[in-house]
Amino acid sequence: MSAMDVDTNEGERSVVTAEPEARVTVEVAGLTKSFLEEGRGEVRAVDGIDFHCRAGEVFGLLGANGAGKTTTLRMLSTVLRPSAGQARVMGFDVESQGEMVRRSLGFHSASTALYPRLTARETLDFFARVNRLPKPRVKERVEQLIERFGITEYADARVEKLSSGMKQKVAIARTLAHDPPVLIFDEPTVGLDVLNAISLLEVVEELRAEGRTVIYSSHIMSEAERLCDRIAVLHRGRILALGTLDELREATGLHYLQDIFVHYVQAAEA
Ligand SMILES: Nc1ncnc2c1ncn2[C@@H]1O[C@H](COP(=O)(O)OP(=O)(O)OP(=O)(O)O)[C@@H](O)[C@H]1O
Repeated sequence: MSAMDVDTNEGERSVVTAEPEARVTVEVAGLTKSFLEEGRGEVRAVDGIDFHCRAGEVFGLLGANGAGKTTTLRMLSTVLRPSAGQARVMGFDVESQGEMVRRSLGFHSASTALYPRLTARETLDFFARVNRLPKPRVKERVEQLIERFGITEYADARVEKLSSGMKQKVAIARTLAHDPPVLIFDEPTVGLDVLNAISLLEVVEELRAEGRTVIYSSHIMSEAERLCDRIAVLHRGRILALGTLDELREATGLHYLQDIFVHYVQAAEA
């Protein structure tokens, strides 16, 4: 069974998250990226990582600055070509089937740019088309997102005129414009005030409940604790640990994710 809403005994709605047999949507094997940096020589930003994600799962990539999160996500979204290893999104190979990978995923980060002179409605229309949502579905999809994100009132105002909270909603809606089954959120709450950050986390929870896969990168422990079904601890381009929070607790004998994170990083440095 994949993620879905179910009726509980009390007749309330509750969310079932990914179960082990849910469809695998993202597969990463031996993925590596090296950069040549002046003065530092070859830097392995990502150093042979393996993981997979399932439908209806929020998969956390937890790491400090420079751990390799963004580089990993850029390879998954076909912005960067891997130096070695493979990655597949919805079965499509990031190197040889880039177009299909891009159709299958949406990428959001705190710095996701919007075109200031387009209106919110034009923005959604543009990104739905660029990411090849079938033409007959575009108009309906745009209106659906405008309603879902409560942007009706300012849907025809230029993005440059909007408040930062409104812009954030448009930016998230833009990421969903082509209705992708896989979403990447790369440190999305950086620079957001607490209310906007909370509403972003709620959107991620909704996306999971719809059965989508969300890969969520962060260095903020409380976010990962709240959101992620499984967490990969990334450090110097390597995955040091991977599991549910309960599994990581059991493996380390520690309760808080912050302590668990420090435990693994210190062991790797020792
Ligand atoms: N284009 C590039 N050229 C050279 N080195 C790079 C490039 N992009 C990233 N790096 C290096 O790769 C390493 C990993 O960077 P990356 O941005 O993936 O980390 P991150 O976990 O996303 O951290 P941050 O939160 O700081 O963005 C760092 O040492 C960084 O300096």
